[in-house]
Amino acid sequence: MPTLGVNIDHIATIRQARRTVEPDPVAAAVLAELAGADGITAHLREDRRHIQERDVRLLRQTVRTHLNLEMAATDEMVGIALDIKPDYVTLVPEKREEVTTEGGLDIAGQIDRIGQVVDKLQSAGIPVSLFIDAELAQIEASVKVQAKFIELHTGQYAEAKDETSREQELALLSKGCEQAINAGLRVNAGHGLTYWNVYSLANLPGMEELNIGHTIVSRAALVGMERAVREMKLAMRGQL
Ligand SMILES: CC(=O)[C@@H](O)[C@H](O)COP(=O)(O)O
Ligand SMILES: NCC(=O)COP(=O)(O)O
Repeated sequence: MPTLGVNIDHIATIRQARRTVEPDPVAAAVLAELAGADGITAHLREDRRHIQERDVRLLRQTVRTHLNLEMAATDEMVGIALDIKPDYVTLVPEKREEVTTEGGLDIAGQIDRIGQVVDKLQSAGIPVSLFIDAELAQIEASVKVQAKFIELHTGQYAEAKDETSREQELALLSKGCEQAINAGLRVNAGHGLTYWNVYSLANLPGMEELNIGHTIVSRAALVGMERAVREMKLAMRGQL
């Protein structure tokens, strides 16, 4: 059974709606860990639409499980990661105009750049995960740049319009997971997972961690963070 990384971006989305101080994503991370989160994920975006640098610095001091910093492969973000030293970094694509992440990072098309960033971070003792689509070319490129992990982008699985499409996307993720593990990579997954679609992902052999945020924060807005996290752990085991 994979571990659960709780992404607290959208606690900060609520705060930034008024540019105020509440709700605090740092407090949300404490509650998530008390409820059984195995890790905390935060996406420090270039446009700072939700998580702020202050949040990441405080999370570094308060997270007791492990801190996964999601970030673009920019010099600015590399500098911040080297200073704060999260437990691991996940490199993700970013477009200012996107509502949310729209796909995996293209490693194959920018091997040299991503390789430099991976080397700089891993030389400083920060393991790197690459957020990619379940495509062999991207998996092979992730091996080439010597990343420790990949995180399979589950958006197309999550957004599938019918059961047939969902099964097809799950089969692609399953094959990608197997290919990655056979290539020596550790495998996480995330994006768009919910209480209703998480079970199949959680049962892919070799899946190490699921990073889940929006659905947990959505439920937490109604029933509280601790119950939302506990229920996600149950949903991953098919017990909800
Ligand atoms: C990479 C990914 O799928 C998410 O973790 C990412 O954080 C999405 O960005 P928003 O949280 O800004 O939607
Ligand atoms: N990398 C995926 C993540 O951290 C959370 O994505 P979502 O559950 O908010 O879509």
